Amino acid sequence: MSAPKTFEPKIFRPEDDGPDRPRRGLDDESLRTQTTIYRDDLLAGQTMLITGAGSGMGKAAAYLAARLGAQVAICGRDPDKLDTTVKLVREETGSEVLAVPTNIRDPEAVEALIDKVHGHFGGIDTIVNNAGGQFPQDAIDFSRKGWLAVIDTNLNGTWWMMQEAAKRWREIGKPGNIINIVANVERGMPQAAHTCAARAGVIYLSKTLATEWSRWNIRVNCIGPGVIETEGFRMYPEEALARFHKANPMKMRGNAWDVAEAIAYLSSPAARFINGDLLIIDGGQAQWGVIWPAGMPDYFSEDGAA
Ligand SMILES: CCCCCCC/C=C/C(=O)SCCNC(=O)CCNC(=O)[C@H](O)C(C)(C)COP(=O)(O)OP(=O)(O)OC[C@H]1O[C@@H](n2cnc3c(N)ncnc32)[C@H](O)[C@@H]1OP(=O)(O)O
Ligand SMILES: NC(=O)C1=CN([C@@H]2O[C@H](COP(=O)(O)OP(=O)(O)OC[C@H]3O[C@@H](n4cnc5c(N)ncnc54)[C@H](OP(=O)(O)O)[C@@H]3O)[C@@H](O)[C@H]2O)C=CC1
Repeated sequence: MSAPKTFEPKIFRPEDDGPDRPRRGLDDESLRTQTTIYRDDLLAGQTMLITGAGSGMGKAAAYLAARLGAQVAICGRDPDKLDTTVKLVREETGSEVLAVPTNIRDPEAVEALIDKVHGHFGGIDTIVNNAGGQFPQDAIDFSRKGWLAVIDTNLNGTWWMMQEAAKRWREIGKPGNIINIVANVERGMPQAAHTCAARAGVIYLSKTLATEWSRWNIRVNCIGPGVIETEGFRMYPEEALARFHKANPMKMRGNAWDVAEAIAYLSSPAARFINGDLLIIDGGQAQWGVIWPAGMPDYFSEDGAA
């Protein structure tokens, strides 16, 4: 038997960590060196299905879950991106991730995904609905197609995943755990009204299902990230990226590992009594600061037009 792999403590690469330098998140090299407080077998015996796991937070969550002993299945639309996660996990842990290219907007594809993961691993314990996204734009200029794309991905896609998983858990009489990655929308977010509408829908859907589905021992919780450096930042102009960290009182950006560790916690036995909740990971942005994903219009600057 080979010796267990050890991970050197390294959270940020200091040369990359200037607050004014827009980044694109943890690359594979950085992910490999992340440390965790959790014990190696925290998630042993669990099967987790993580959507949108070919990049960003989903990839970090898949990698951490595998490191903690879970059997992991992932989906996303782009098979090449999924392959990067499969390869990373294989190289670092020796485990095989099941990658199933799937568009979560397609309910039949989602049904097939749930079937496939159940068939492959014999069940699913935790579903992480992380796939999603939006584009930055003033709401008044949204095209109909753009509005529909964001609602269909973030609200409908997440719902198809939740419903298919829960139907299966009810049918086989097994408990389930759902973690929905949403966004920090408590005070709304200018230039992201479509995603605010969708994420608020997911949050209140989750709170409702947490009650309805508790009779089948299914828990439903959400995580609301603030500004988290990921590949998803490609959607935003440099002007907006340069201000993102100023939208919270800690004046920093989080990283995908911050969210991956919260996902691991909510997947663990330590979270067995947490249901219907929303865990915000945003450095205090919910209390202070405003994000302008498309760049702040002059009107809203302190010395802007009155
Ligand atoms: C939380 C809110 C903002 C906070 C910002 C701070 C932190 C960052 C948060 C993040 O969420 S980062 C992660 C972001 N990751 C992504 O957003 C990646 C995934 N995103 C997408 O895949 C798309 O944005 C999508 C719209 C959700 C998916 O749509 P689809 O695959 O159908 O894409 P398209 O065919 O490209 O577009 C459909 C339709 O949408 C309109 N549209 C798309 N992009 C733009 C844009 N940049 N500006 C204006 N309109 C856009 C457009 O009508 C498209 O139709 P066509 O015109 O192409 O026919
Ligand atoms: N980064 C941040 O600051 C914040 C992010 N969020 C949300 O967190 C989640 C993760 O984002 P992040 O890691 O930053 O960004 P990424 O863009 O890296 O990840 C989003 C993932 O979702 C997948 N995806 C998108 N649409 C679909 C679809 N229709 N079906 C299946 N998979 C899909 C993408 O893969 P593919 O293109 O291959 O399908 C991609 O891997 C997203 O929901 C995001 O909106 C919320 C708040 C802040």
